[in-house]
Amino acid sequence: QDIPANKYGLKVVSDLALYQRMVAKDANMRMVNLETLIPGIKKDIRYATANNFTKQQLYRQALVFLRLPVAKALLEAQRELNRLGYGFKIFDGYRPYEVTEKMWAIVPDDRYAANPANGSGHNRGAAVDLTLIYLETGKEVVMPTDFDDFTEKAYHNYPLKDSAVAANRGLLKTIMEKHGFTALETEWWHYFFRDHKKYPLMDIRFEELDKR
Ligand SMILES: C[C@@H](N)C(=O)N[C@H](C)C(=O)O
Ligand SMILES: [Zn+2]
Repeated sequence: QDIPANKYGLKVVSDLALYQRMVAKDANMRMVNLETLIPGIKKDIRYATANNFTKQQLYRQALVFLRLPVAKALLEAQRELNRLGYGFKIFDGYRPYEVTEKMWAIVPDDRYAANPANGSGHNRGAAVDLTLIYLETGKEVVMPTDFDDFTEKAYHNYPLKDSAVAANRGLLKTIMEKHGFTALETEWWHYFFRDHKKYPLMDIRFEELDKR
């Protein structure tokens, strides 16, 4: 498929018809609304509110889309977590490219936000931001920092005095790695799915993807 290049020379799919043709050719390209695969999955989509580091509402809908194989891997990981008494809470999945541009304008530091000249794993529907909750109470486990805390305390190698918090961070990493995800060293909440670069960057809004 011929994907047009943007001002950085990056191929970004911004046309719904093109995306649909790609899905028709390869079902693994489909962006799945996570709730259809994991009904009741807990979410805290701060980018659909002004309560995020940009202080702007970036999404009109509090939805999570991921490519089909990524969503399926997350379902398997969630099943395993459930057996241990935990579940996931999702902060973000697929993120339209235009949102990455807005984030970069505020935090131009690629330890914490993707440079639009490269694009983000989120723009590919192949990265997810998430934490753990206790199944019984629905409450989040204590992690080293809040989501999108752009300090060294959010690094995986940050030495933690509290062994329970270290165990929580470690459990999330162990489960995610077992199911095909790789951690971002500077953000405990961010995971890439395997071969994420094989999924093209996209700039299509949730409203378009969610049309039946
Ligand atoms: C902004 C933060 N939640 C995040 O996802 N950062 C990575 C580096 C990204 O933008 O891809
Ligand atoms: Zn992320």
